[in-house]
Amino acid sequence: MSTLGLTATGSALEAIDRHLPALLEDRVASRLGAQDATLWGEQARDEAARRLGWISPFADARAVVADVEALAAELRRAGLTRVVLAGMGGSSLAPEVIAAAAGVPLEVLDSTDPLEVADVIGRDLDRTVLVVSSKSGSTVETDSQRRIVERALREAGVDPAERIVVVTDPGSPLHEAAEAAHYRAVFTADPTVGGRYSALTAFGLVPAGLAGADVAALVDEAESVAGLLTADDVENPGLRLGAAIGGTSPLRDKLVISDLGSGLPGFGDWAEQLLAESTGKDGTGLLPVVVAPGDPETVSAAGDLLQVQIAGADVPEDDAPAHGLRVSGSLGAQMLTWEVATAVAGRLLGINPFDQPDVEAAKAAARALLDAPTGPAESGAVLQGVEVSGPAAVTESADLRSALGAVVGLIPPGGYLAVQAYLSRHADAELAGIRSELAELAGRPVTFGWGPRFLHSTGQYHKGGPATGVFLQVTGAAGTDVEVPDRAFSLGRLIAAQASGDADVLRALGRPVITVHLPRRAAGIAALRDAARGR
Ligand SMILES: O=P(O)(O)OC[C@H]1O[C@](O)(CO)[C@@H](O)[C@@H]1O
Repeated sequence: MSTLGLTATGSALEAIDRHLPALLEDRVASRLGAQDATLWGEQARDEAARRLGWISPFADARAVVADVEALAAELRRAGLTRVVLAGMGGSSLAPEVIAAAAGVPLEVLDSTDPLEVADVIGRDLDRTVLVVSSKSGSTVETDSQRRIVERALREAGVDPAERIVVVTDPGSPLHEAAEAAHYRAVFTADPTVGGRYSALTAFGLVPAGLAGADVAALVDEAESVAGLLTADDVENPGLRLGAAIGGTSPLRDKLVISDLGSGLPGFGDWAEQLLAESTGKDGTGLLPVVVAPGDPETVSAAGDLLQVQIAGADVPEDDAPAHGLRVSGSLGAQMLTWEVATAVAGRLLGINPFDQPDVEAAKAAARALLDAPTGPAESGAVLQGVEVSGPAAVTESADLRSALGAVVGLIPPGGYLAVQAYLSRHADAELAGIRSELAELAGRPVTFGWGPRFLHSTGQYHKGGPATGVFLQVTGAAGTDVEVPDRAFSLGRLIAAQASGDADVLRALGRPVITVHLPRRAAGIAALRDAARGR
């Protein structure tokens, strides 16, 4: 039996008290359990009718678990002990946290950075299995990664078909390609479950299970709370959590997510996609700000922040935040609870929690730039070896420190800064430390995302949510490039087009974008961090 703990304080508790009676009266939980597509209004009805399978994934999940366990044993016997997952957003974030929580190694490849991809294909191919996960089967990052790893395996003298496992929706282009190439195994998933709600389907279970996680236990954990989550019950944690995050008044729309020893590394990144891509649209939404305990946002008294602590079972009650939530429980139980809560919050916010209308705009802009590349649009400055372009207030600064000061000066009241780093989240990991340093400098929340990974997560909110963001893009020279087999572009061109394409869409929506290019990555990252710290 899995337990789930939820403590609410201040505005979060008020929101629960205010909204719970109507949620119970309207039988929201039992209607969700019955997959009632009318819960989000007429404009969401058609999409919701095709997107509610996640509330009851258990029968399918058990069948997948059995197949995954058999395949995992077979691969282990063959000495194939390195599992690499190619996938973006909902096709990678859940298995990443499931594997990390279980302490088993899963290498997630969710980048188009040439350095990061070159590193993955540069080692251990003799014992590598590649899981290619994509619901649509047409995501350009995943398709490119598959082509590149497949070629690398072939060049290493290995039959790629033996080493590739596919997870996709039935009939997708990837499904067809997998069958034509006779890949080792194909898992098809329920198409009535959207990407970010797919943790308890083959998308979460196959990669993590092949890496060695006990995915049967994960499904048990989720199933143990499913009855309560679909009950019109005052204790229903999905209703309570949904009311707390989506129903504060005035809306505390920045969810400051910190981890207090939950033992679920990466849970914040998974929840970030679920919340941001589900709610960030029609000029509203919830912005997850994933931080570490003690970071500036966790001690801020700003009225638009709600603290969300993902806690281990034994964290003392007495230091609960003034306005916020503390959630504890097993991974499976939390995943299903947060999915329900997101759907409930979507109802309270008046949006369709199952579409992602603004993601396509950035994809289209990147495609157009790949077809017809253009030069840099804005003139810039070179400050301490770093190339800066954007509004004059920034580029006319005397040095990097004052440029960063000018960047945070652009944040409107109630706004935020988003750092978007089109670099390697492994080799360039040092840059992530700038998040809290800029939050200190700005006195406002700062999000940090690796591109193109974040495009499938907070990317929706940044374009579809309230127009209060300022965007700091960081790109870097790679010194190497990787051709994509049978495609007219290399990874270097793809990642550049993704960065420029998203910047163009943000600018067209009136959002300020500052681009910082690092001709030498390590030196540039050090210069930026020194500037953020005022050194
Ligand atoms: O599984 P797919 O189809 O490759 O999509 C990956 C991700 O891209 C998005 O469709 C759009 O960002 C996400 O919702 C999804 O999780």
